[in-house]
Amino acid sequence: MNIPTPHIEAKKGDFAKTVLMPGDPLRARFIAEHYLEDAVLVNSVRQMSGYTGTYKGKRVSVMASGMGMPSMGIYSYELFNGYDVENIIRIGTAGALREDLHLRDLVFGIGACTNSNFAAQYQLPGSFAPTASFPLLRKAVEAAEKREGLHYMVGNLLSSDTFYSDSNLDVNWRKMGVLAVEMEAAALYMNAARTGKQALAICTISDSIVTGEATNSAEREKSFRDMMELALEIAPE
Ligand SMILES: O=P(O)(O)O[C@H]1O[C@H](CO)[C@@H](O)[C@H]1O
Ligand SMILES: O=c1cc[nH]c(=O)[nH]1
Repeated sequence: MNIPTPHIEAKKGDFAKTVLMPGDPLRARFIAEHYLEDAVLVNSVRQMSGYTGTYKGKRVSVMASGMGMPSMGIYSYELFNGYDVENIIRIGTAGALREDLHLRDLVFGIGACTNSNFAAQYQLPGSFAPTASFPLLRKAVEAAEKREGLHYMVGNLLSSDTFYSDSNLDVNWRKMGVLAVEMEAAALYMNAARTGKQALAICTISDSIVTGEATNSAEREKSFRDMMELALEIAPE
């Protein structure tokens, strides 16, 4: 695909092989400002901030995906197909669907169920199971094991088209063992599958659909930082 793309103004080579993708452009800026050395702004189209710098000597990029599968679908497609990006690690927030998942716990999405129609474009004679990159997932679990006091689970995410739902059907997914609900992982995993690239979604539990608890802003910053640091540590160069 030709670059610049309709949504990314960066030049060839501006992105590192690995891009960390939070939904929130301000979380992308926070990572660039707090963790990256010599961070350069490589995209600001639609204020979907993208930066490239180094973390402990390793070249890495961070760029926001926006919210929802259509937005993640656009950005991950353009990064994989236009900018030679090999790995995208989503670093997001998610709502717990189980009582044994607590605020600030991390979830590594080994798979991502979805209620979206994103997969219809592939015209498959059945349903597709979007899954994480095993090498990235294994690195994430190994890194999580080394972090003292970090609680995490590995399992299915639900990538939902709705944050506010009229029917509240998202909770039915917990009958199938789905751990938490967010809004982008399935699109990312499908774009990675289609291009033969690597993707992983790491989410911090920011609230619970079961208990109604939610983190406050100070707690969120600390727990977000665990997720950010873990993703930066495992990012392949
Ligand atoms: O915190 P981020 O990465 O944006 O992820 C979650 O938060 C947003 C909803 O508040 C959705 O994008 C959802 O997936
Ligand atoms: O998509 C999301 C993200 C956080 N919490 C939710 O309930 N849904």
